[in-house]
Amino acid sequence: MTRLFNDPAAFADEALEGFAAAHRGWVRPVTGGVVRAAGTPAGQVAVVVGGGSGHYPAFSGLVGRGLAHGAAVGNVFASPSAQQIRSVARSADGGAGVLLMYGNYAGDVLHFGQAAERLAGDGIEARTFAVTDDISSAAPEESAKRRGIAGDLPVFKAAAAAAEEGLPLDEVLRVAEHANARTRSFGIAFSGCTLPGADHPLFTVPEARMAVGLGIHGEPGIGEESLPTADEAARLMVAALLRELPEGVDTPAGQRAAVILNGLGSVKYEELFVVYRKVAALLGDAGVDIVDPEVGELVTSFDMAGVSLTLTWLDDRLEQLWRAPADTPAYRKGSPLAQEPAAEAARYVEEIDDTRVPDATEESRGSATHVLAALNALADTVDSHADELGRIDAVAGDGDHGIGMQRGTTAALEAAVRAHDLGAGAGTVLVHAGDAWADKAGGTSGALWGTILRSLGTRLGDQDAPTATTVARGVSDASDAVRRLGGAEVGDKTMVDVLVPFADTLAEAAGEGLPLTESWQRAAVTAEKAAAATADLLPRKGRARPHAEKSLGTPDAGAHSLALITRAVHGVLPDHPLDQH
Ligand SMILES: Nc1ncnc2c1ncn2[C@@H]1O[C@H](COP(=O)(O)OP(=O)(O)O)[C@@H](O)[C@H]1O
Ligand SMILES: O=C(COP(=O)(O)O)[C@@H](O)CO
Repeated sequence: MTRLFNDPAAFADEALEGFAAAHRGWVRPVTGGVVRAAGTPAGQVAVVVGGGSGHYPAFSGLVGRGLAHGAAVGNVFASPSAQQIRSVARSADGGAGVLLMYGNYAGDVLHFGQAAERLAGDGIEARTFAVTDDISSAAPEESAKRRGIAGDLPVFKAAAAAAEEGLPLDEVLRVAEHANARTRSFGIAFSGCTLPGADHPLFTVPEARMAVGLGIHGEPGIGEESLPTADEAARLMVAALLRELPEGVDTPAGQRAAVILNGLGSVKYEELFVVYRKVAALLGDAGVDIVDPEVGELVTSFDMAGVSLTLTWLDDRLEQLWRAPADTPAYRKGSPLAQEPAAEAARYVEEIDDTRVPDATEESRGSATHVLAALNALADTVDSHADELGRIDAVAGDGDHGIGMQRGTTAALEAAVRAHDLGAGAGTVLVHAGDAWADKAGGTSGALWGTILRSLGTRLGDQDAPTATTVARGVSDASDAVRRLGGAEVGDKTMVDVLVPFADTLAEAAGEGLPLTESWQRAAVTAEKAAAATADLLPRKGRARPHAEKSLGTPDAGAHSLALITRAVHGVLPDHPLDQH
């Protein structure tokens, strides 16, 4: 249970503010996260890590010498937005490029990827790297699909130590790849976390049972067993990791390994030590030489009761990087590093410029009023279904779909009202709304909905009043853009299963000459049926994929919210002037 909070929606920002105030010697707040107080030494590659809040000390607590140069911090369990990441990276850049590092989650992959592209546009070389250490989240032959959990730390640290040595960007990236290829984790849990403001945990484990193979967002495990003793828990985790040795490690005997026994939130340190006692003995029996073990909370999930074990199989180079000193708020190692004087670098502030809008015709400004009504209806329906969306998402995802959509629609509506007040046309109102959604919500749905509104707005433009045909084309553009960005196709159990038939039906009806309201009505019915039909699908993309069978019988959260939105928007579409062809 998270007991101490103010407005749940402000939790992540307030936590970051307090963290920065408590660690002024190490970090400096910038828009989107924190960077080292002393800045990045000139000519050094900057390692910028990041992810959602709720995982402290990941990610802000890992900023400091020998580790990250900056951290982009998203909302609770949602990736930071591309805009936040770009801002942190620009502040951290020391002139030698930036390596963006994160766990392998759909939202992180989308936003860090977009940030890298924008940084290239700013003239800053950037590379991305997603950590994939959790062996329970995909089979070995699909290891690139695995998510990142406590293995974040050794992989971030290896790359950052290489950057500290002055290596160039592509070599730092190669170190990250090498460390990741030799890092494996496995976790168990006894109860789920409760997000700030929620009145029930994301998941529960029956009394005297244990979930096996879970992640760091309360995703359900891949199996369930009787509650183990501490020694049995150690045996289970060690056995799982020794069964899957990385390439180049034929047998554990004679190997060296960095070992992390990670507490996920409410397992006490003494309990961890009891488990570690057996972990160390078992690894010793297997002939593994343990190097600088860590026992404690390194990547958490609020108050989740669980532990994970991580092994990084060391060679000489990785051992040198693992042993290198570090000095961050949450992770210190080796002899104290001389304090660097804090640089008074300019605090880089990157905000969307929403104070100016392009010229628009009277007609388009009139249509912008209808766009506002549609965004209002969208926000209302998301608000009234937020709990339901969270519940659906919790079945096989991380339970934050309702919260994320609320954050996005609220920001979108505010931006739309501002643009409208400045005299924007329909297209610009949608583009501003989309950018604000992506920036403020982060997460997978933030990136995708930002793209949807931006695509639609770009097609509508600010000159002519939208017609059924232009709206249908805009929705088709949005559907293509979402597929391009997220890489999902129909049948993968995502919002694409609704967006594609919705766009196709709308185009078909508009092509038959039906007015917009009728075309939309036909497409909304298709969307509702398509959303319901996702209940029978097995997920192949996104967070739900590792728990495929658990989601059978439940529709996809993003598909369901899209269908709700198409229905709500239909209710406010005008008969005129949008009905003209
Ligand atoms: N690759 C993808 N392409 C399109 N939609 C996706 C993709 N991955 C996930 N989704 C959609 O995103 C929804 C989850 O959104 P959100 O709650 O923001 O996710 P997360 O918490 O994983 O960032 C899913 O229900 C699904 O509809
Ligand atoms: O969950 C996180 C980010 O992934 P999403 O796909 O946006 O949910 C975050 O907590 C870990 O980075």
